[in-house]
Amino acid sequence: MSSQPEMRYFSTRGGDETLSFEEAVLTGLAPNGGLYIPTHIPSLPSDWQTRWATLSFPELSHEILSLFIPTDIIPTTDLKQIIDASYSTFRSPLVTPLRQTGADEYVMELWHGPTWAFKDVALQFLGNLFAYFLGRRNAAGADEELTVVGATSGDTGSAAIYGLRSKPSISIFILYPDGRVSPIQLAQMATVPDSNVYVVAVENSDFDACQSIVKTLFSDADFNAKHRLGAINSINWARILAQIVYYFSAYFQLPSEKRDKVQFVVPTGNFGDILAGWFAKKLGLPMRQLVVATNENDILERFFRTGRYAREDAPEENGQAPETAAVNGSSDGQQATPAHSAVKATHSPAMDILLSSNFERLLWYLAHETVVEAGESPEAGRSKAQKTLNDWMSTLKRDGHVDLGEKVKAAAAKDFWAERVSDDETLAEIKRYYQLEQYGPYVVDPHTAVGLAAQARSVKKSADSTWVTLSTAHPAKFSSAVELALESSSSFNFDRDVLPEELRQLESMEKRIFKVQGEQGVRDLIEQVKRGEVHPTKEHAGSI
Ligand SMILES: Cc1ncc(COP(=O)(O)O)c(C=O)c1O
Ligand SMILES: N[C@@H](CCOP(=O)(O)O)C(=O)O
Repeated sequence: MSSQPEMRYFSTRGGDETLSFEEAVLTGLAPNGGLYIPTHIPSLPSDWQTRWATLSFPELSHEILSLFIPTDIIPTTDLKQIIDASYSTFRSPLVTPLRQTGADEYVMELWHGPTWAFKDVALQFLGNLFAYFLGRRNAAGADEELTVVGATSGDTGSAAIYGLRSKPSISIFILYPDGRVSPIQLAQMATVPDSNVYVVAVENSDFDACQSIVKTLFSDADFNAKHRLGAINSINWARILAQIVYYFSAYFQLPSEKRDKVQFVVPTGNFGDILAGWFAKKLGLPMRQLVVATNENDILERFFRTGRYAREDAPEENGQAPETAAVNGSSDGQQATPAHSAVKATHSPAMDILLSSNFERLLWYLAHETVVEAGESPEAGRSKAQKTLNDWMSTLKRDGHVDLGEKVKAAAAKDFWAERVSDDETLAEIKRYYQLEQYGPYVVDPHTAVGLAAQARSVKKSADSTWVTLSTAHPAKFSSAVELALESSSSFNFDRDVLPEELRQLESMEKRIFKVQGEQGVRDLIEQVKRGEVHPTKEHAGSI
């Protein structure tokens, strides 16, 4: 392999400082509110298409991850061990197998890990990575503890808990919007008995509010330093990195004549999964475009169509920006604890997100591309892009919307297009896949159905492509939408046809949650736990 420049990471929002992979992973979110991105996109080895074609998923993962993780940060044997341990928990030997659903149509099943959702692919790895870094530091005489604080709309929470449960020197607080996750998602989180796990219901909130609380705590230098916060959401670069691997895996699983014309369709919320696909493309994985599939929370679809990034689609009145229903502001243009939520509750609740964290990473690259095209060198362009991004984020925070302009929209359109899928279409798609003749019946979850409905529309726009839609969760996690879609199919029985025994058992197990109000409630809980006044036992937590 040709020698590459040293890989470091810097914040999308400015500052000359660069961090090592270890520092970027342990810091999670940059102190200035930005997200870490690599100093350069590495080159693939010239023989990757032949040499990687027969590798197992862990072997492929090692090849790709080591492009971003120097061996002085994690030696080769250690990285291999971390990766092997992370994927030994998966039920499929392929880890992320493809299933054919049409002549040129495939679904990549990403839910063969411990919590039956795609988040396991990255969070099994991130849990082992945190444990490795902390173990190494503490063995060398440090006395470090990590307080992981994350937000979930249902799937990240359980995958993070399963990735971090019982890991030494780590406690984990998962915030979810009370009443807005499915019963099985809640049971997966709240039945984990380990003493380092705290499941926190934030009352009167939505995912954006929970995510905003997390970011506000990270940006509070005193609180962050006192508790050494760690991030498990896709703001953490390691999440994106681990997800790049399955795009390569899908490529190699396809028949060779279909590989180079692949289009990936990605059910999208926080923009992490599809951003991983975009990094795969930038690395050099042949693909056409990436299709952003959103539910009725369609801020991204509106951006790709109009170039305007606007939290709400409401017309402005009297020159006023649309109401963002704010109570507490935060550093990133998001708002905490909405009095009434702009985020719609849909049949694909894990994607009920308006302000997608990872979109900021893409925006930095788009800003960078436009300044470089205007004549700046890539190096000088870096700080210009950071400044532009800061301006955009400030405008978004102030006005609730920002116009990114035709150039940025055109730059984005080279790699993406977007489709918005309604709730009715989502249910119809679940039904259609159940009724597939040659390749069915196939029961899909509502998030996958959003992707498949977007794929069905996209097929008409791009002839002769190979379609791979990412299946992001197992249907058992979303019984109400699946049962609603298939209630008229007399042959269908959810318990018999869909529900795995392991998830069925959760119903009868003891569950523990902590209910809190807003950011202050989260702060108080963490402080009380750290002072030893509260334990994750049923006496302190509410039972449900
Ligand atoms: C089942 C499911 N599908 C899709 C998504 C959207 O993925 P991303 O947030 O990476 O865009 C999520 C949550 O993030 C999810 O849990
Ligand atoms: N859909 C997610 C929301 C959090 O996204 P993340 O990928 O940034 O962790 C969930 O299920 O929690």
